[in-house]
Amino acid sequence: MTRTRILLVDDEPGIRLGMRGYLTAQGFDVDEATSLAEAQEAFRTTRPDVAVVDYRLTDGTALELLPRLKDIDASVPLVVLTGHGSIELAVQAVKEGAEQFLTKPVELSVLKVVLERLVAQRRERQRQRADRSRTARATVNPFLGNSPAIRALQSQAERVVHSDSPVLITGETGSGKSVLARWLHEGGPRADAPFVDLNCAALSKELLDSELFGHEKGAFTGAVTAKQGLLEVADQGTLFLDEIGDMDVAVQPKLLKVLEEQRFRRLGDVRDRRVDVRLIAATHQDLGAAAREKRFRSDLYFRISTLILHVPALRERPEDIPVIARRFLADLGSERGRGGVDLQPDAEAALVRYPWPGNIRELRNVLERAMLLSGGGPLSRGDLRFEAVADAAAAEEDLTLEELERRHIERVLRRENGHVERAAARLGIPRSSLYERLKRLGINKSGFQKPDP
Ligand SMILES: Nc1ncnc2c1ncn2[C@@H]1O[C@H](COP(=O)(O)OP(=O)(O)OP(=O)(O)O)[C@@H](O)[C@H]1O
Repeated sequence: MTRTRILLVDDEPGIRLGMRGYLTAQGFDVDEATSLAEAQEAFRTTRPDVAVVDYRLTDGTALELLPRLKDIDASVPLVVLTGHGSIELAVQAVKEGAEQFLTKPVELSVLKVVLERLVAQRRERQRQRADRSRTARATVNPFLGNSPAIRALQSQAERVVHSDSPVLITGETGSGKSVLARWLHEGGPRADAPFVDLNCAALSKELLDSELFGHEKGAFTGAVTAKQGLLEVADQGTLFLDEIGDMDVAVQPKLLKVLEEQRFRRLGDVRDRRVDVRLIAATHQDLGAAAREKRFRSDLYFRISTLILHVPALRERPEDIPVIARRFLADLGSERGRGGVDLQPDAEAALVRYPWPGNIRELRNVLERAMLLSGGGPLSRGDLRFEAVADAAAAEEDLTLEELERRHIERVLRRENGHVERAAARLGIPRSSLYERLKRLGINKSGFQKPDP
């Protein structure tokens, strides 16, 4: 993790020198500015964790500077210093966005405590924002089972968990790539910082750009305020980019720059900002082939693929299925305030035989449904309702191409909660072409949107 960075804005060299010497000795990184103009420039480029601003500067006062700094990044706490301590000034400074007001001469040990408290509060706020943005559940053990394949994954993962290099997680859909990404974060040195996850397939180029890098006020129509990107939210923590194979090629060089230089630029900004994140990327595609065929930038591929962890498909480790199934049944039982439900031998055999194209996600869904529909005793083969799955597949063989297309689009829309952009990404077609098909087939997307809870 990088050290805490402080920006000191004061026009008196002696004061800067004293504060700088003390804070540096205390383990802070310190940048300095002497005027309003220099302060804005330094604030943008150095991305401080806190800015300490003297009230009176050669070209203006802190009251003029504070709103400008808040416009650049509202999440950075600001401390105002003044030799003319008065309640009115304090109230005004707080109105303009200062978190704290200190009177000169500043007791350096007090300044240190104030800075540490503000930094801790800011990190906590960022963590809360990151928690809201993530979709994964609480940390789960990604290595359930005893197969050689899962044991090998565990020992590889344990070797890279403390490293800071990017990791690429490969594996089929639903196999547990996100669960592994979160485990790597929670077990690594960045566990106290945010874990931010973003699905690249779910967003158009423009949205991905502004979600990831943030934007300045007025960067595009509708950008009425400046916005921090998820990259900034993940600062000092982990950024998990799911479905990285679907990242637009125009966005890829910007990500490469982040990895190589730890710098990026918000949309509409003219200067770079620093950022320190560990990247974990995941894909179900053959990214090496995509790079060879120029569908994915090979320089980015080489940068993110030094450490590859492959999550095995469930059907490649059938001996783990009973262990995972029993764990799910125990968890599902306790979630519902009931005891765990066991499996009858015929159910266990059926679970082991089934090929699980949707992997652990599908296994969990089948067991959840079986538990809801069963009377509460050990689950039988019938409770798993594999016939329903097999019947649906057989019935599809008799469908026309158009009917099959309709059913598939409806399935994907249902899965994506009626979200056309995400559904189009999953179907591998442009959004406009999905809209055309919805119109032609008479499908109403709003029928697939779940109401807000
Ligand atoms: N080891 C595990 N223990 C408990 N639940 C798991 C485990 N692995 C996966 N799951 C569950 O299975 C589902 C799919 O997992 P996850 O989202 O990690 O898969 P994925 O490979 O990232 O899928 P996708 O490719 O669709 O993004 C989730 O609901 C997750 O909680």
